[in-house]
Amino acid sequence: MIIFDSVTKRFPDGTTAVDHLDLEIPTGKITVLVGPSGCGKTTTLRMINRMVEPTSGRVLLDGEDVRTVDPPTLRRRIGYVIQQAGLFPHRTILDNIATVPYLLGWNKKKARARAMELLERVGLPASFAKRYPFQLSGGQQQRVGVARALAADPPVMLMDEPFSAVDPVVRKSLQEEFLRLQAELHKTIVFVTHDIDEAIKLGDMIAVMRVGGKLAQYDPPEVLLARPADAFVQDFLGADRGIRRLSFLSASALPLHEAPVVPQGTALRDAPAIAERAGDPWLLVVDAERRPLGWYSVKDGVTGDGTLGEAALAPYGRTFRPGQDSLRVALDSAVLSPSGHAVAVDDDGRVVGVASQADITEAIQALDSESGRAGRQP
Ligand SMILES: Nc1ncnc2c1ncn2[C@@H]1O[C@H](COP(=O)(O)OP(=O)(O)OP(=O)(O)O)[C@@H](O)[C@H]1O
Repeated sequence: MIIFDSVTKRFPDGTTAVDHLDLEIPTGKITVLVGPSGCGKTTTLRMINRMVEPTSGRVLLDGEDVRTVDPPTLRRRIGYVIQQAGLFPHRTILDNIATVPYLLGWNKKKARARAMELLERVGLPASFAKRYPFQLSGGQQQRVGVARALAADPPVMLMDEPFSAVDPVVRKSLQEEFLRLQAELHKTIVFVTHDIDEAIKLGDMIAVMRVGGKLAQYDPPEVLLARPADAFVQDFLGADRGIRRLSFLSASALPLHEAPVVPQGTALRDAPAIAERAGDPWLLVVDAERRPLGWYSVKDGVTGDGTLGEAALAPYGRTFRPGQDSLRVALDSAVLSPSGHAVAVDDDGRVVGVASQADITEAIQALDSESGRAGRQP
């Protein structure tokens, strides 16, 4: 765990970059520092590896005041990744990745073997080993930067806007690879960004800072979205907060209705009575394996002798899996469905029931009252 204990940083010109910061950064998780330009994120990050020394207060790494550890020893335990990778232009990719192992006195063979392993781990081909940084795209260089920081297997990684110099598509794939890598490695990561969407996507914990170096709120993303501490945080979170927070709520609590689900062999003439019993004009027609075929509406009256399987059906659209998907997926399924109902399926795509938009609204309200007032404010 990394602890900031009432840490203040005032620069010689009088600028207070960080002001009495208290923060507990959990081991093995991603903690994101986010906030507008100049709010003290980078300064905070650099006080962990002593690139910046606090004016007052203490930074503790696993209980040890970092000021009692000499910087080279400290930095061996702490990987550091910066924007635009910061690679050495005249060294090959392999030697760039092996930088820290070389400094640690590993023999060349072992250092290079480790670098090759990491090259693969961050999704780059072995053939890149001999290239120079200028022969790689921005996104590829950024991956090398991550590999270099991981080379000595430090338990802590500091990442300062590592993905912000690449285009949005590359950025998205770097973020996804980064999350995959972290799921294997469980490093203690402190990640700086000014992009709230990136913070919400990556952070297990998010520290929102305001200009003047003060902590505005420190919470997991779902709590931040549900209960912003004040108008500044609310404003910083931006529009769609309500929709975005649904991504963190599981769809497993939704009540699923069976009554409107009917087999394809059902006679058309029986449809109105079934709809009446179900209390819904829309029936979801399923095949023999319970896979969805489409929606049938009795609203405009029913004519003909065939079965529902032979009738013209409206597309069932997007489905959701209650165990795996979020309420956001369920809501999207309901909004896109002609019936206004979301179709729930199991892992084999078989229908397990349907949920209405009203069910989704109720589930959100129930989760809200369950979670109570857990939001923390410093
Ligand atoms: N060496 C320095 N001397 C004086 N002031 C500094 C120094 N370094 C940073 N600052 C000031 O401290 C404040 C915090 O800077 P910092 O770089 O930590 O912010 P940041 O949140 O990382 O900003 P950005 O998102 O723009 O990178 C800013 O007002 C900045 O101008």
